[in-house]
Amino acid sequence: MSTYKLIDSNGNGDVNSLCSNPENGFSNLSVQEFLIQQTPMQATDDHLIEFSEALRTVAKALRGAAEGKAVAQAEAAEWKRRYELERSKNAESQQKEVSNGVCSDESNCQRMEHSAKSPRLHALENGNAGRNGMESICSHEVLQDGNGDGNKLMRKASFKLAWGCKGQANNDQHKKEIVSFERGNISTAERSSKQISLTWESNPQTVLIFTKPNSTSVRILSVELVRWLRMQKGLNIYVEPRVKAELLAESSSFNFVQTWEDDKEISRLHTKVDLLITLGGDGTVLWAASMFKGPVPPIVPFSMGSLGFMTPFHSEQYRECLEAVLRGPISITLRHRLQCHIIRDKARHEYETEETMLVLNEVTIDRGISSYLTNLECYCDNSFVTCVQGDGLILSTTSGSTAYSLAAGGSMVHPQVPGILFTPICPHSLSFRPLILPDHVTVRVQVPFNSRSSAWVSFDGKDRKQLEAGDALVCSMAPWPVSTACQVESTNDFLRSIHDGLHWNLRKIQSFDGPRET
Ligand SMILES: NC(=O)c1ccc[n+]([C@@H]2O[C@H](COP(=O)([O-])OP(=O)(O)OC[C@H]3O[C@@H](n4cnc5c(N)ncnc54)[C@H](O)[C@@H]3O)[C@@H](O)[C@H]2O)c1
Ligand SMILES: Nc1ncnc2c1ncn2[C@@H]1O[C@H](COP(=O)(O)OP(=O)(O)OP(=O)(O)O)[C@@H](O)[C@H]1O
Repeated sequence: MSTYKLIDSNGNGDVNSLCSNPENGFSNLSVQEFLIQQTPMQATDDHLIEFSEALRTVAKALRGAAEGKAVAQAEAAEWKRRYELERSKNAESQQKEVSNGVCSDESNCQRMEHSAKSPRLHALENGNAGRNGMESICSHEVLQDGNGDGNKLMRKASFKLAWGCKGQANNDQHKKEIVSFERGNISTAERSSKQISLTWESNPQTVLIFTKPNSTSVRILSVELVRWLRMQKGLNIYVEPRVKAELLAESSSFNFVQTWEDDKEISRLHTKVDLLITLGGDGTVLWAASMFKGPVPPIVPFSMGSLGFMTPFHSEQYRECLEAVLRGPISITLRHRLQCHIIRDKARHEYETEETMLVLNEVTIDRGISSYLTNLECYCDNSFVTCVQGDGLILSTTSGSTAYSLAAGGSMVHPQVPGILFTPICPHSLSFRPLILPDHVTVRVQVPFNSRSSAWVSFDGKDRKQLEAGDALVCSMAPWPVSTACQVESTNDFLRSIHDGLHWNLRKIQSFDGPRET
């Protein structure tokens, strides 16, 4: 067995570490002594020096790795702490929402009719659910007008949602469990995504209309629509301040139209409005949804743009369509949204994070005007996913799967499938395929401390914000989906939109004559 003595970088021998080799007779000599005594053996000297240098390099690398690990562990601990902070904050706010509004049985619902200040969709655990054999959730509330006059009571229309087609009863006995495991056999009793229909239980009274700006055809239609809804249907009408000004410029008789003045009033709109109507393209639906940072009333989207994935209704037929919607029941698509927080490295010790952003399509993290590759570290529930090196990353809802994510090579997914699409933008890698993650995960995208450049985040293509090194975006499924009315039903509308909007898989049919398999 060989023994060696190691020499430090100053040439000092470490007399304690000896290596022995009885065969060559060097057993009791330190390397230094050996070197002194054996100066003529130049080749051996060179070898030993080389060897000691190699060992020094290895030691340095090991020290570096240990330091890196310690930093990573400290960082992971810090992120865990922040996650927990975020999670408890979310749980707290959800708890507040629930205690403000959820009614678990009819008597509770009725009790809340006199107390609730903000509307919610309510799960009916029994009673109503058994009425027609369908799972249903309902909204039953009477809301106090928040104008501050304290006298006027505004009744918000009550409706119920049912799992089944167009309100038709499903004869199968309703089972609450999604997964049952009777006698150890696991089976799925319920599908998570089903066609949902909305049935009004009291008449809708208030609608809010959003219109695409700078469009003459939209302006003309909005004048006509507001008049019809007021004169023929007797509804209260809200519009954006810009639209109110446009209507008043048209005629002072539009002074019945209501609007809002500040963000506080916007935040209370969902407690007053039964139905949203959009006149425009998909961008107008995104705009309308973005106004609601919490629950969103059902949307009836009229197509007045060029594409219209989320706008199935033809504006020429607005009367027939709105008659049907106001009468109900209607099929709806329940579109999930993502909630996103930016966590700044500079503010890592602060409890408050920046405002939560809700997106209906996607949140994008890209390189902005930088010409460098983005370098984004991605984690899913604290497990490392990958490092994105390319132009950026799209975290998309399934509704957004036909928008930017599609353009970046992501799959098209039915909007009612719950999940988060993880789609890279121009990754500089041959093997980076898009992922679809389940709806319960939290995704964190972080700009590493040693990143060459910052990154940019945008929410449904808007509100760009810069992410500096050390900053992160945390994203999870929001508890407030957006329900959009269907022309036929969710799946039919989705397939129509990919056929008509994208000409999906359009190909000339092959002729029947020609070679055949024998
Ligand atoms: N390369 C791209 O395809 C690309 C680039 C940037 C943004 N976008 C998309 O534009 C959206 C913003 O829309 P906008 O109207 O405010 O901007 P916009 O006016 O630039 O329109 C973008 C286009 O995307 C379409 N679109 C929007 N949402 C869609 C959806 N869910 N399914 C299919 N098509 C959809 C719109 O109809 C429109 O034709 C972003 O959320 C993003 O998805 C796409
Ligand atoms: N009420 C609104 N206020 C401000 N901006 C709006 C409003 N409605 C829509 N927008 C913005 O106007 C832009 C265009 O809207 P939209 O996509 O609805 O129309 P479009 O571009 O004609 O439709 P398409 O893309 O299908 O042709 C979008 O960026 C959207 O965010």
